[in-house]
Amino acid sequence: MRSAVVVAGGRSTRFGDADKAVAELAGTPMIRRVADRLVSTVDELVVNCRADQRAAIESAMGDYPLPVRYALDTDTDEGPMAGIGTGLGACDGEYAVVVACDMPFVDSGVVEYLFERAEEENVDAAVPKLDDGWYQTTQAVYRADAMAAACEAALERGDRKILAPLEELAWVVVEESEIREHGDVGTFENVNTRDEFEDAQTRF
Ligand SMILES: Nc1nc2c(ncn2[C@@H]2O[C@H](COP(=O)(O)OP(=O)(O)OP(=O)(O)O)[C@@H](O)[C@H]2O)c(=O)[nH]1
Repeated sequence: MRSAVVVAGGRSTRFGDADKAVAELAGTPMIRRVADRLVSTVDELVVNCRADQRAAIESAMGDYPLPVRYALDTDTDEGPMAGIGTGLGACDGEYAVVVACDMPFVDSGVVEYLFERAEEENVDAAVPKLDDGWYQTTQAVYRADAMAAACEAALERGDRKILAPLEELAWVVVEESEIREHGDVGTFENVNTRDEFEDAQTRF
């Protein structure tokens, strides 16, 4: 069994007054667009968000075809890594893909490849690294229980860095060239501002 975690507990400060997770992107809430692209590769979906976001997100998820569960932040505003850990802690699958709620172009071919790398190499994570040097930890596959525990341990020692939990795990780096062989590198595009949102909207 495979799980997906959509991380949505951020404050969307660059976006303005609204929560970008549920903003209607070409007629469909952005989080729903992300979730829809994961249906073919996973068996269940976990949404990580704050309690005050839940009703709007539940309504955005509407008639989603897979089981959806909510992993609510107990401590809010602890950053993306805390959200990843909370979401992964609620997964039933051994492996889970984590995707940020603002990545509406997520490519199922890339997600499938990340699962295969993690499963076949029996590692705790498969994390893409682009040619610009950035690790894409908010679109990566993790062994759910190991990464959840590592996130908790990192937070306990006061380290909120996104790569901190990986220090104690066995993981593989997936290079941009390998990503390109399995899908579109635009999979990592994320929408932060209104301008980026308007621009993304024209591409659906
Ligand atoms: N649970 C949780 N998720 C977070 C937190 N901060 C960011 N995220 C999520 O991590 C992902 C990447 O974060 P950003 O793109 O910076 O989103 P954001 O923090 O809402 O936006 P800005 O306020 O504009 O930085 C998004 O899916 C966010 O929802 C947090 O404190 N807690």
